[in-house]
Amino acid sequence: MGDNPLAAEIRVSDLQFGYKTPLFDRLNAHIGAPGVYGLFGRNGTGKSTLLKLLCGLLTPEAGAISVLGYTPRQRAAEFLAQVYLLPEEFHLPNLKPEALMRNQGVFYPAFDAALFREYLADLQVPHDQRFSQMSLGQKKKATIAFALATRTPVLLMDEPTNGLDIESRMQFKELMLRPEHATRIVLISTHQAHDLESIIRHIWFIDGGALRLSSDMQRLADDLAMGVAASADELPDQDALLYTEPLGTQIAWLARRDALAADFPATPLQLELIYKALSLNPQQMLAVAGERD
Ligand SMILES: Nc1ncnc2c1ncn2[C@@H]1O[C@H](COP(=O)(O)OP(=O)(O)OP(=O)(O)O)[C@@H](O)[C@H]1O
Repeated sequence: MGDNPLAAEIRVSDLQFGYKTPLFDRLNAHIGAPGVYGLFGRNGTGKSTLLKLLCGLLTPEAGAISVLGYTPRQRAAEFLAQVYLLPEEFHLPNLKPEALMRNQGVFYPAFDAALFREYLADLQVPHDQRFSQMSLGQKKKATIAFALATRTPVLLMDEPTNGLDIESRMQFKELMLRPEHATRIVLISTHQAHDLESIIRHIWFIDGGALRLSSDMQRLADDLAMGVAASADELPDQDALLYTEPLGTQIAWLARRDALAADFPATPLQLELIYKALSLNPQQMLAVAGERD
């Protein structure tokens, strides 16, 4: 057993890891409460690698990882029963969903068969077809339904909405908001920021081998303002602007809130704009919204 098993916590301390070349250089990260956390970063920054390290599929070169009080790489049976990784690329045995549940659901003590069936129905996955007869999107949705039905306290999802159509993406969001997931730590890697907008509580942004931003959405809302200007004349002052992009004939903008007038109205957060700004103007964005403590 870990020192403090089932503490709803993930802690990464001074993590070093690389394949042939270094990837993470003293990466530190912490999650101390249940909720949906978005893991963002450009291609190749190590999001999938971090998820694999968190569930013990890879071994840190140095530093420490603690998940629910366990050291993932030890792969203790009771740890593996509490953590589920939905990988980006997956292989399914040629079974029907019910058989998958009978074969693999047993590894997860809190697996809920009724919920699995419900999620499959919500996502319109044909329950009486073998996976070899399903489309890629249908298979992906079956794996999402399975991952959600495990009810593990920690759920790691790598690009779960990739390959899903618009309706399925909306259904995914609805499923994530269901109360049975409220007690889980759900860490989702994605480039589809818009898919997470309404469900996410906190964002992580990794770049250059470290976690550059770890912020709850409220703090981002305090630090940043965003909107759409009809023309360049209507944009906030240049020294407040952190990012702009054309939006038809208009201009979407993101600015530092402290450089705007004190009575500037609160603006809804647009995660996609924040992610673009972080990716394309990381230096200035992180100076405003990056780590402070
Ligand atoms: N098995 C492996 N062997 C060698 N290098 C690898 C391996 N897996 C990943 N890498 C490299 O490690 C880096 C991080 O890969 P990773 O898949 O974690 O990135 P990512 O942030 O998930 O990327 P993406 O957004 O493209 O999915 C990349 O440069 C990749 O080429």
